[in-house]
Amino acid sequence: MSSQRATAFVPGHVTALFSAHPDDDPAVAGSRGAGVTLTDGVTVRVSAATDGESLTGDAGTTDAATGAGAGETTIDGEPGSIGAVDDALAELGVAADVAVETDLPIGAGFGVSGAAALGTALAANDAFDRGRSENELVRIAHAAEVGRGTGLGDVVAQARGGVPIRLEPGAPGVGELDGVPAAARVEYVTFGELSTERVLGGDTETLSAAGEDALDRLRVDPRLPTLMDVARTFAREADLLVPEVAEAVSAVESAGGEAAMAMLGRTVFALDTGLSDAGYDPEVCRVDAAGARLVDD
Ligand SMILES: Nc1ncnc2c1ncn2[C@@H]1O[C@H](COP(=O)(O)OP(=O)(O)OP(=O)(O)O)[C@@H](O)[C@H]1O
Ligand SMILES: CC(C)(CO)[C@@H](O)C(=O)[O-]
Repeated sequence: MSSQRATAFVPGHVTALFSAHPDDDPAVAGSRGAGVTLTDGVTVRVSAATDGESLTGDAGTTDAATGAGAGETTIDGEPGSIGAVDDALAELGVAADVAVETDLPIGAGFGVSGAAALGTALAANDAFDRGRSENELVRIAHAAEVGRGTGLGDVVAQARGGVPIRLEPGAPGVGELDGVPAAARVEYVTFGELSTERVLGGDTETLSAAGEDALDRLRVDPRLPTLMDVARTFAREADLLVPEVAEAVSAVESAGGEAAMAMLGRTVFALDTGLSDAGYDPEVCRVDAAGARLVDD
């Protein structure tokens, strides 16, 4: 018996360094790299599509050819659309309304689209009793996100929580994860968006070489200060650093703190009180310990 509504929480994820590994098979495509998952994240409420037209039977499912994925998506209460969310619903053969709520900015390096897709997969599976395992749902969300070109490694990182290291790219069963064992306060300031689709759609050779070097250095010393240090080098060598982020990173370093750029956004994140100490007025959260999960409504 399905409840036809469910809610999931998925942490935000800032990528500190990465290399891109495209592949025709979206489960094989992904990124290697490392980042930090955040207690600030995305809450996704999935419920039966209000138009009701495309619902069939108790499970509220449809034939994918006759309207799976129908329903409305809202983002913070406003009608909107996230391609990876639509694709995750279609893959599950579910017609549903999806309410995405987040305090994080979209397109600024927090992996909101991946979180929305993963939250949708977890909640839709529960609401409509689709009977998929966690790995299967992560695979569906990863493929949706990669297929839309809005991310490569956020979904697998968000499923894990903590400070994920993506040793090998790809969905569960293909990729391989490790992590930096750490808990920390995290501060961040956003100056604006950077188009993930544009960066990933361009030449990623230099960026990926820098990402591989940075990952090698982190694996030798998997500690948070090293993560921040190699992230700063990566942003410079990958030619992704934007002036306002560079200025903030320098200001935090001058004040004795640790900061780096969040990929891919005009966003700086810092450990502990790094940005406050440098005179900024940041958002404050922590490293998320649990990863993506279903929550009570
Ligand atoms: N207000 C909005 N601003 C930006 N994108 C939006 C907005 N509303 C919906 N979208 C959709 O959300 C997705 C944003 O994906 P994108 O990868 O750019 O951002 P992100 O996942 O938040 O960040 P990042 O990949 O940089 O970590 C796209 O599919 C876009 O079409
Ligand atoms: C490509 C990316 C930096 C976009 O946010 C992220 O998905 C990642 O680290 O793979």
